[in-house]
Amino acid sequence: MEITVDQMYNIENKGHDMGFLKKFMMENAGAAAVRRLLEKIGNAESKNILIFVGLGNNGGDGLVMARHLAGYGAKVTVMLLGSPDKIKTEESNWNWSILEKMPSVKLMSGDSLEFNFKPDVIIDGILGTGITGEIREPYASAINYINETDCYKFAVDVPSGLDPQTGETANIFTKCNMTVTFHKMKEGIPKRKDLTGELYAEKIGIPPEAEEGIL
Ligand SMILES: NC(=O)C1=CN([C@@H]2O[C@H](COP(=O)(O)OP(=O)(O)OC[C@H]3O[C@@H](n4cnc5c(N)ncnc54)[C@H](OP(=O)(O)O)[C@@H]3O)[C@@H](O)[C@H]2O)[C@@H](O)CC1
Ligand SMILES: [K+]
Repeated sequence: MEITVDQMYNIENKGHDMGFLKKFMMENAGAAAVRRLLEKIGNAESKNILIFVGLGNNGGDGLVMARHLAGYGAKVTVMLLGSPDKIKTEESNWNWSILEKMPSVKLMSGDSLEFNFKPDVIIDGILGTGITGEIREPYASAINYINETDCYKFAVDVPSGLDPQTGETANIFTKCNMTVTFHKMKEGIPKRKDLTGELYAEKIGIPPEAEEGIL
């Protein structure tokens, strides 16, 4: 079953109000995404994984993935597309502050896209269901970098620049090898399998009762 982005936000908010906090949803989303990624690339040990994260909760999912991948021995670099004080949500901030205590994960922020390694995997945690309009900097440069780099590419929730509701693309968008969306498939995502690559919808523990009156 496919649902709308509005329904997703309503379900998320109802789950949060029931006490299944967005912070828990984010944790389960990141963990499920890592499971699918590792199923594909096998051993993460000493693999160079570059994670681009936006300032919203799509980025938050990417921050959770960073922590889990470090636990599997990957060499993780997080590129925050903005300054840490501009991170939008409590649940995303929470995950950033954990990473700040983890020397095993390299944290970068700002807009220089200079890296001293070739990534084996790039994770696109730039934009998800909160996308609005044409892509602004520094997200645009990050999307171009991802498209120009030859490696395995994984999209958190939806390839950035693809509208998960309409299936339309903004002026630029990532083309990925795998996409993991959360809770249920959103209507627009399956329209562009050429951008999503292998596509999965993973449950993240939201109580089914959170859908009552919405689906
Ligand atoms: N639903 C669920 O159950 C769960 C959802 N989860 C995750 O949350 C994600 C939704 O998070 P979200 O609402 O924070 O929006 P998100 O996609 O991060 O983008 C907002 C940021 O992007 C920016 N921005 C927007 N458009 C832009 C543009 N054109 N060009 C440049 N920037 C642009 C915007 O900036 P602003 O417009 O505010 O200035 C803001 O900073 C969802 O995709 C999933 O991954 C999981 O945690 C699990 C549970
Ligand atoms: K994304």
